[in-house]
Parts: sequence; structure tokens; C-alpha cells
Amino acid sequence: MDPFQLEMQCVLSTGGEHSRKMGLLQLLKSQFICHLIICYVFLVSGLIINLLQLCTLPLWLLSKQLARRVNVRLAYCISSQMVAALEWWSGTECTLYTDPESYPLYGNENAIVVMNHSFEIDFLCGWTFCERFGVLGSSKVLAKKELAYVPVIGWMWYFLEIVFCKRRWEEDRTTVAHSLQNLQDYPENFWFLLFCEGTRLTPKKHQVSMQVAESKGLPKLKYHLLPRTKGFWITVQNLRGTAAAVYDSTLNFRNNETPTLLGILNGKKYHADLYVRRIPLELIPEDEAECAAWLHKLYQEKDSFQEQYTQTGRFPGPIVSPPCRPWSLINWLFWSCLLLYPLGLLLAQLIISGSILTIVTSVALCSAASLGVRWMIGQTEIDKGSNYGNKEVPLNNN
Ligand SMILES: CC/C=C\C/C=C\C/C=C\C/C=C\C/C=C\C/C=C/CCC(=O)SCCNC(=O)CCNC(=O)[C@H](O)C(C)(C)COP(=O)(O)OP(=O)(O)OC[C@H]1O[C@@H](n2cnc3c(N)ncnc32)[C@H](O)[C@@H]1OP(=O)(O)O
Ligand SMILES: CCCCCCCCCCCCCCCCCC(=O)OC[C@@H](O)COP(=O)(O)O
Repeated sequence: MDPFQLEMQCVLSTGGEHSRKMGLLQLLKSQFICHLIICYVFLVSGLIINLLQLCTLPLWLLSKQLARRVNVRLAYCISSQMVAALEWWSGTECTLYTDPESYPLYGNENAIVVMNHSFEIDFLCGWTFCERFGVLGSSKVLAKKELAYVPVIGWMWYFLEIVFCKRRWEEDRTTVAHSLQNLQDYPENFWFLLFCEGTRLTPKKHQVSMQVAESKGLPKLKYHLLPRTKGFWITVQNLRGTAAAVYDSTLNFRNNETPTLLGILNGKKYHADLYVRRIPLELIPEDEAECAAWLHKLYQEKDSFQEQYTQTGRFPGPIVSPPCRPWSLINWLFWSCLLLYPLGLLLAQLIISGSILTIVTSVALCSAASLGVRWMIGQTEIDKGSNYGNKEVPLNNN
């Protein structure tokens, strides 16, 4: 069997030979009641964990490092549920192409991850690799400030000391620097994700971005937006001595798949391929202009990797995929057992009571929660994305 077939598959199914069973399983996964259960467990457990995180605030006064370690584990209970949905519910395969010599370092050092921002679940594929290398709970990102208000995930990020930005350099330059410096004594290994394009790729944003590239005399990119270099420069500058390397990560999906979170929820299986190059931080210039030029060159290389992938269906280098771990599934099963039992009791009470007011109130609450979750899932949908990058902002506005 070739490496792809040898690839550890984290699926509940027993392989293609039971196509009838697979068909039934797929039908079950597309049932709304399953989505309700998954979202109910995610939302209620997430809010409980957010509350527990709030309770760790007094601990920060006694021991910041202990509070951080507690929050890493609490955050794992939330993010690992989404990883479980990707790996175990949808059975999505995530294949890693990388240098075998770099592989042992992954998860055992702090790193800055630079990744293309082209897919609605690129962050989730990133999280699945965090899970496989044991750094999911402490994973961090330079995220747009709007995400801080998303219940469960955004609130969780406050306690992980995630770095938020307004995507306005004059304001970000100080706040981002301070937030990054704050991570210098972080007690757990972490990966800091930077989507240098700053927004998800769309045809319109690509067109505007390539006009900017032309105005700067920079080579056009076919598969990426022009990277924003200031955030990368400030991140490298403030994590020198804290992060050992940049993990240049290029993600794509087989057969031109356009994966979505709703697809994952419906149990749709995708095939993600990630090409990672480990670049020691000392190879990155300290001077801002040289660092910017270095990043532009990196994105030109990433563009060539995507071209090769489009032509051949593979990235350069060997496949060295880390196996799935059971903990994300175990965590989901724990929260499901804990929360579905009282839900069952509540529903039984509701039916027995027969009180119209109680039933109407419950239905109203469930509808509000469903709308809330649908809004949260909408945060990942590119067609609901921001206007950032849709027009060239005059330089003096930056
Ligand atoms: C082994 C396995 C390896 C890896 C596993 C993979 C990943 C796992 C790791 C971690 C996982 C952790 C978490 C994942 C979970 C969730 C992630 C969630 C996602 C949220 C992410 C986001 O929110 S992305 C949006 C926020 N982030 C950014 O914007 C970062 C990039 N931006 C910057 O860095 C910016 O510089 C800035 C934000 C700091 C400031 O932006 P601003 O626009 O104000 O100023 P800029 O200087 O950047 O922009 C002006 C310059 O840009 C030029 N330019 C280019 N294109 C345009 C355009 N279309 N319009 C205007 N200007 C443009 C312009 O010419 C200026 O150029 P200069 O030469 O003057 O710089
Ligand atoms: C348990 C598994 C399934 C449960 C599903 C229930 C709800 C799921 C809630 C998901 C909330 C995720 C929020 C964080 C991820 C956002 C990722 C992202 O990509 O943000 C976009 C920005 O980068 C750029 O924004 P744009 O300028 O492109 O606009």
C-alpha cells in the first residue's frame, strides 16, 4: 500500500469494504439531531469552561504560571472538541510533508507558524496538528479583534493571552508588541500562528492585492495575497529568544475540495495536505526592510509549492504524518456523558409537566442557542468575511 493508504485514519468507520454501513453512517452524520447534540455539548461545555477560566483569575495573583497551566488544560477541553469533529466525526485526513530531521522538534519548542489563509477550516487543520504534537491547549494566533467577542472560542483566547489586532498598524504596533513580550515567560511550549495575508483569499482581494504588488514592483502571486510584513517583523522581533524557529506551512486540499465547518458537522470527509519547513529564527533578518523582503520571498516560494501541488497533487519532500491521538475523542465523550444526562432528565420533565409556558420557553431558548451557534459558525465562512483588503488603503492611513 502507498503511504496515503498507510496513513492512520481517525474514522469511526471500518474502511471502504462495508459500503452499506458507510452509507448508513453517512446518513446518520447528516441528521440535524446529531448536529444539535454536537453543538449543544460544545456550547454548554464551552460556557462552563469559560466560567472556570474566569474563576482562575484570583490564581493569577498567587501564581501566574500555575494559572497559565490550568488555562492551557481548560482551553484544551474546548478546542479539542473541534479537532474531534474534524478527525473522528468527519474522518478528515491530514497529511504532513516535512523534513524528517525537523519532525522530532515539533511540539518540543516554541515556534511561529506562517500559513496561507485560503480555506474556511485552515485554522482547524492547524489545530489538529497542534493536537498531534501535544501543543493544542497552548496554541496561539494573531487574531482580528472581532474574534475576541465570539463566545466560547474568543472568550477562551483571553485566558490564553492570545494576541489581538485591529488591523490598523498605528494602534497595533504597540499593543501587539506588548502582548508578544508578555509570552516570553510562557511555561508551556506553544505555536504562534500568523496568517501573514491578514484575511482570507477571495478573487476581489487577490485582484486588489496584486495591484499593490505591481505598484511596489513585487512579483505577482497566483495562490496568495501579498503578505503584510509589519506584523511578521514585529512578531519575529518580540519572540526572538522565545521561539526557536518559523514553521513555514503551506496547506491545500486534494481534488480542489473547498472544505467548510458545516461540511465537517455533516460528517463530510476532506483530505488536507500540509507542507512544513522549519526555518531557524536566526536566519530571519532583524532589519525591518530586509525582514519584509525575506517574507515576500518566502511567499513567492509558497506560491511555487502551491503550483507544484496543483500540477502533481503533492508537496515536495517526504510524508511524515503524526498519528491521531485518542484524547480529543475521550474529551468529547466525557463532556457528552456529563451534559446529555441532565438534558435527558430536563426533556423528560418538560414532557411530563406538559406546561405550555415551559415548553414554549424551552423551544425559544433552543432556537436562540441554535441561531447563536449558526452565527459562530458563520465567523469561519469566507463569504461572510470582512472588507479588509477589498480596497487599497492609502499608505498614510496605515
Ligand atoms: C508541524 C505543524 C506545523 C504547523 C501547524 C499549523 C498551524 C498550527 C498553529 C497554531 C494554531 C493556533 C490557532 C488556530 C486557531 C484559530 C486561528 C483563527 C484565525 C484568526 C486569524 C485572524 O484573525 S487573521 C487576521 C488578523 N491577523 C493579521 O492580520 C496578521 C497579518 N497582518 C499583519 O501582520 C499586519 O501588518 C497588521 C495587522 C499588524 C497591521 O495591518 P495594517 O493593514 O494596519 O498595516 P499593514 O502595514 O500590514 O498594511 C499596509 C501594508 O500592506 C500593503 N498592502 C498589501 N496589500 C494591500 C491591500 N490590499 N490594501 C492595502 N495595503 C496593502 C501596503 O502597501 C502596505 O505596505 P508597506 O510596505 O507599507 O508595509
Ligand atoms: C464541536 C465541533 C463543531 C461545533 C461547532 C459549533 C460552533 C463553532 C464555533 C466556531 C468559532 C470559530 C472562531 C475562530 C475561527 C475563525 C477563523 C478565521 O478564519 O477567522 C477569519 C480571519 O482570519 C480573517 O477574517 P476575514 O478578514 O477573512 O473576514
